Amino acid sequence: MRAALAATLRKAFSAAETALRPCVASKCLDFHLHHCQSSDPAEQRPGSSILGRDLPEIWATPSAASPLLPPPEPQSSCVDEAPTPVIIDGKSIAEEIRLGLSQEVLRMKAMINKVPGLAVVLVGQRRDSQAYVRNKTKACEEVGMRSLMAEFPEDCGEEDVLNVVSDFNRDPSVHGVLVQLPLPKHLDEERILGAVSLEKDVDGFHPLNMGNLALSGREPLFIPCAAKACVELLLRLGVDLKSKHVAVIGRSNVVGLPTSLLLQRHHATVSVLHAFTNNPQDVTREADIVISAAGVPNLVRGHWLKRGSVVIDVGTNPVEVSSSLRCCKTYSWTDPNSEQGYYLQGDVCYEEALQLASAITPVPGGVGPVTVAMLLANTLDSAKRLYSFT
Ligand SMILES: Nc1nc(=O)c2c([nH]1)NC[C@@H]1CN(c3ccc(C(=O)N[C@@H](CCC(=O)O)C(=O)O)cc3)C=[N+]21
Repeated sequence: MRAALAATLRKAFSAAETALRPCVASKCLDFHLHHCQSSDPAEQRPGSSILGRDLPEIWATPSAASPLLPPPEPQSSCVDEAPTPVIIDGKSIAEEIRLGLSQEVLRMKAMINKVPGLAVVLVGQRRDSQAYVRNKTKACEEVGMRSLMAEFPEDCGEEDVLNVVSDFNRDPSVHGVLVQLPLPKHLDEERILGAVSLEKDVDGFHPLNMGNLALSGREPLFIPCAAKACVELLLRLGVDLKSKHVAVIGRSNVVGLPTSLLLQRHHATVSVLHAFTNNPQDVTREADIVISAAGVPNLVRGHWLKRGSVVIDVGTNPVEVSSSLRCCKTYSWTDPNSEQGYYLQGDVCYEEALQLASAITPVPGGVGPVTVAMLLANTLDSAKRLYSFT
C-alpha cells in the first residue's frame, strides 16, 4: 500500500502543472505536523504545520524599471493529448493517517493508560448523516479510540440536546464532542454548537476556535476537519500553496469559510465564490486550484477549469437513485449507498474535469475519508492536550 502511495505521489510530482517542490510523503506519525521541507532556510523554522508558517506581510514594490504591464502570456498552440490526471486516493491516505493515529493511541494507552474518546450527537433520520456518523464511529474503533453516541428523534426538544452536550462536556473519558449537522430546523444550531466545550470542540466550529483561525498570530485549539483534509491533501500532493490562486466555491461554516482561512494561513491567494457571485466560472478558470464545497451536484463543469489545475471536490451530495441528475457521472451499482436508495455525487462533473485537471479527488473516496481521519486526529490532539502527553 505504501509503495502504491509513493507511486501515486511520484506521478503527482511529474503531472501537476503547478510549481512543485520536492517533498517526501510525510511519515505516519508526523503526518499533520511537518510537510515539505523548503530549500529556503527562512522557511525551515520549527512550527511549520497544517496551520502554515508565519511570514511577514511585506508587499513587493514594483521597481521603476519594471514595465507597467506584464509581458503577454505566450500563447500555447499545442493541442497535444492531456496527461492523465492523478486521482487522489483519499481512502488510502486516510488509511495511512489512521495507522499513525492507532500507533499513537497505543503509545498513550501503554504510557498513561488513557484512551481518547469521541462523542457524537445525531438528531433525526437523515440517511446521509447516519452514514457519516457510522463512518466516524467505525473509524474511531479502528484506531482504538472510544466512541459514544447520543441519538435523538427528529422532533426532540432543544433542552434534550443541550443536556447531552453538557453531559459529554463533563465526562472525563470524552475528549471530543461533535454535533452532526445539519440539525432539524426547529433547533437553534448556534446555541447548541456554542454549548460544546471549547476544549472538546473537535469540529472547530466554536466561534472562538473559528475566530482564532481567522486571526493571524493566533492558534485555534482545533481546525475544522474538512478544511484540514483539503490542505493535507494538497500538501501531500506536493503543491506549494504560497502564491497559488485558489478558488473556493462555497462559504459555509463547515467547509468553505474555514478552508479559505486555512489556505490564507498558507499564503495562498484565495477567491471565495458563493451563490451571489456573478460568472463564477470566470474566476475558477483562472485558478490553479479549485476547491468546491457548494453542495450542488455537477456545478463545476469542464469549462470552469484551467488546464492543469488541481480539483478538490468536497461536495458529497446524496442523489436519489431514481433522479435524472446522473448527466455526467457513470452511476456505479457497486456503490454501497445505492442499496440505501441514494448515491453520492460530488460538486464537480468528474468526467469533464478528468479531461483538464492535473489532479482530482473522486467522490466517494476523496476528501470524505480524510475528513473523518482529521476528526480522529483532532480527538487524539485533544486527549494529548488534556493529559499533557507529548
Ligand atoms: N458537525 C459536523 N461535522 C462534520 O464534519 C460534518 C457534519 N457535521 N455534517 C455533514 C458534513 C459532511 N461530512 C462528511 C464526512 C465524511 C464523509 C465520508 O466519509 N464520505 C465517504 C463516503 C460516505 C458514505 O459511505 O456514505 C466518501 O466520500 O468516500 C462525507 C461527508 C462531515 N460533515
